[in-house]
Amino acid sequence: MLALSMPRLTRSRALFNRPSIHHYHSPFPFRRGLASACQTTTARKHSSSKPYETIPNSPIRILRSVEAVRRWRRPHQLDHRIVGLVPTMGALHAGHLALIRRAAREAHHVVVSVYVNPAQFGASEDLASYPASATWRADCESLARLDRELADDGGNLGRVSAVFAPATEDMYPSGFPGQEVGSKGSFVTVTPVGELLEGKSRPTFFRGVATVCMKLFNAVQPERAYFGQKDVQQSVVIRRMVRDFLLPLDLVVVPTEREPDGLALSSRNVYLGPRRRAVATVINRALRAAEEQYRGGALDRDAILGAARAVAETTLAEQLALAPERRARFEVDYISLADPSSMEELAVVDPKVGAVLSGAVKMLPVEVALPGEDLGHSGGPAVRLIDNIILDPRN
Ligand SMILES: Nc1ncnc2c1ncn2[C@@H]1O[C@H](COP(=O)(O)OP(=O)(O)OP(=O)(O)O)[C@@H](O)[C@H]1O
Ligand SMILES: CC(C)(CO)[C@@H](O)C(=O)[O-]
Ligand code: BAL
Repeated sequence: MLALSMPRLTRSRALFNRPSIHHYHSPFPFRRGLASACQTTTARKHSSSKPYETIPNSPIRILRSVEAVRRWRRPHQLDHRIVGLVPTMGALHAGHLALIRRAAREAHHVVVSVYVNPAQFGASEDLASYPASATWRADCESLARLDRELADDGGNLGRVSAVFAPATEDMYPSGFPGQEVGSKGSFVTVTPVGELLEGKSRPTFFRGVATVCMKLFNAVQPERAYFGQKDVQQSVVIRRMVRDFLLPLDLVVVPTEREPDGLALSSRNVYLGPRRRAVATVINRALRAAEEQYRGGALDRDAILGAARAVAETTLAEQLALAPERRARFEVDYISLADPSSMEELAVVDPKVGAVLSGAVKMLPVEVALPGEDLGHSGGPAVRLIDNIILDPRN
């Protein structure tokens, strides 16, 4: 496919003039009630004059099956159009939109996949409460708004052409294999990188991510796929998978979008509530303190990570000194200084190569809630937050 992916870089608005009907059903089977409340023109679904389902007020196609995405894809392959895929699990925020904006600059057609992949959630993780189960309508509205913005910007090659929202029966045609470490089924595993750091704490996570990305790549057949720097280890795992399985696509990693106080945008931030949200900056502050050491000339692990640990310890001590109805506690899972292509821990940074500083903290549930306090989505369960900073090579 790479040989075919060198087309003329032409812009064509005409490509987006498609007949359409609009539907708003949730892609999530367990949200059928909400989904039907959101439908606008379901009755016309089988109208022969308007055979396409689109996001309302937009030309964006909604493709709900592998067969539908393949049918949509075929003519673009023949036309040598570049297709860029942005895989997401919905609950779209400005981080996702940054990926889509980047894809629109480099691809004639951007496909955004919205699929909450059960295989990457551990059996005791938050699959049931994952925010995207309630955001399909808002996600469609964000995509339609962004698409209008992209259309007005002459610097783009393409726009959002389709949202791919498959069902689990379609993505796992032999049956969903389960979320257990010992589950049997067809999986893609990428080791050792997938066993380190996030993989140590979430033993089925990268198996689930690599497996679903392989499926998404096979279904959509993009020339380019866009991932966020926020999930740095995920991008390293997928890059390794693309290389080792000879997949004909380019991976693009897009910088992390942050709140003004440094917190990386993340769908799971909605679980925090204001009290824990204020303390959640600890991970970014800790990593920035470590980065400062490197920028000041340090190469040694203890010197660099010591600064990050000091920030985490001070912040925790400050919180523990407060009354239970005021404080927010957290546990540091890891703070890592690793090689950028293997994610193996480093004792000393090679300044010609640089390194990845990364960390994960678990924000614990509040111990004592104040009357009427907003504890966050789903009552404020424990929330795992990750972040990272790239230490660029220096001469
Ligand atoms: N703040 C961000 N900046 C840039 N890209 C991001 C950001 N947050 C997520 N992404 C990227 O968006 C893609 C889809 O991520 P996903 O749907 O899991 O959202 P998320 O915010 O990372 O969710 P979660 O809170 O579950 O980790 C991934 O490639 C991810 O790295
Ligand atoms: C890449 C991904 C969409 C696969 O489900 C997910 O891990 C994510 O959203 O980062
Ligand atoms: N952004 C990665 C998806 C996950 O944590 O499940």
